[in-house]
Amino acid sequence: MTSVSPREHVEPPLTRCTKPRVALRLNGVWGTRLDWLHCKDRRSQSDQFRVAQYEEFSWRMSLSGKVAVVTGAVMGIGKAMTEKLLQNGAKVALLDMNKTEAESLMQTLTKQYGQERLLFLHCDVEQEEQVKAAFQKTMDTFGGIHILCNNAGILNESTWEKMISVNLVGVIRATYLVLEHMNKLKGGQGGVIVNTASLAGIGPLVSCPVYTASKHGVVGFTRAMSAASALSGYGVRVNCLCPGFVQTGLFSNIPARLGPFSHLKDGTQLLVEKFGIVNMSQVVEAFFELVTDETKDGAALLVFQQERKYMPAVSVTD
Ligand SMILES: NC(=O)C1=CN([C@@H]2O[C@H](COP(=O)(O)OP(=O)(O)OC[C@H]3O[C@@H](n4cnc5c(N)ncnc54)[C@H](O)[C@@H]3O)[C@@H](O)[C@H]2O)C=CC1
Ligand SMILES: CCCCCC(=O)CC\C=C/C=C/C=C/[C@@H](O)[C@@H](O)CCCC(=O)O
Repeated sequence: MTSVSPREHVEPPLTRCTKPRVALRLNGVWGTRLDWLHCKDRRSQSDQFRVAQYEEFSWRMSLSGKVAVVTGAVMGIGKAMTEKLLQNGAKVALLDMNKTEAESLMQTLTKQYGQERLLFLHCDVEQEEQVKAAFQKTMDTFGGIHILCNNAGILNESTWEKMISVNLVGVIRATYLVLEHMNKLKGGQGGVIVNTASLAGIGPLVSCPVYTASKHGVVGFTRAMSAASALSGYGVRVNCLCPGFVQTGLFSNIPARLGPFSHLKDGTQLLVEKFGIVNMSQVVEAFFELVTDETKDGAALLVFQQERKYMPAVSVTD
């Protein structure tokens, strides 16, 4: 049977019939959920082939049976990551500090995916005991952790120590704590960690020097942690996602976030106009590639408005 490459998307024929033999809920890989009746006795041979092809492709790519943890899960990029993971069959623990937004989102997601695949845990990534408890609760509830999305982050150059604490120290903390459960040398099943960095983790965002430092730290930590995991035999891949400007709460009221560099707001606006705004769907597709492509380890995936590309690792001996 011809295998379907991940980038081809085979739509099955929407076969309707009077005697449904099996009702299948197939989660499309690209986030479109297809409920359709699978009726073997009415399909043509070519339809049967295409459906079988789609079935194989879907189940092969599905995250069913996988458990994901997303930090900063209830808004913006984290919310989009959560929805993508759920659309592809994963169970998801949503960690966030915003209980109000979480309540509303959990109501919506529960209606769509059922409560058995969802868990919200109030958690501040700055607090070791809260992160530790959240991971343990996830283990107790779902029986494992296979995917960690270190996504929680803030932008405010006035509170730069806090920004480092959330954006960088929080990523390191959650990584080390999840390895207690994910690391094959500790009885874990292995898995993948995706850290949300930024284009500012690759090039300087002049009006945000400490935000830039925090994101450069995430990229460096990702690459080093990936190598350490591979050399140690942890069975855990570590990648980072580096989006450009994305329309979220963090990307609002920028001048107020620049602190001592608010006089540079015009230059930042020029950069926004130069780079444009990245659609959330592009961010999420890039994220999903880092989660599912097992050849990606130590990768930094840059997401621009029109393309995405991997940043080659720089060696000091090049
Ligand atoms: N919006 C953008 O242009 C870009 C954002 N990023 C990064 O993407 C990540 C997500 O940001 P957005 O979705 O844009 O922001 P957002 O403000 O829409 O969402 C951030 C989420 O993280 C949560 N959060 C904040 N501090 C937390 C903490 N200490 N513990 C737990 N949760 C916490 C917030 O409650 C919120 O739900 C951040 O790491 C950010 O630096 C990267 C590139 C571009
Ligand atoms: C100020 C809002 C920040 C929103 C949060 C982000 O992480 C957005 C980051 C998006 C883009 C960052 C771009 C950084 C660009 C620098 O590398 C710059 O030095 C590149 C120069 C571009 C050019 O002029 O050719």
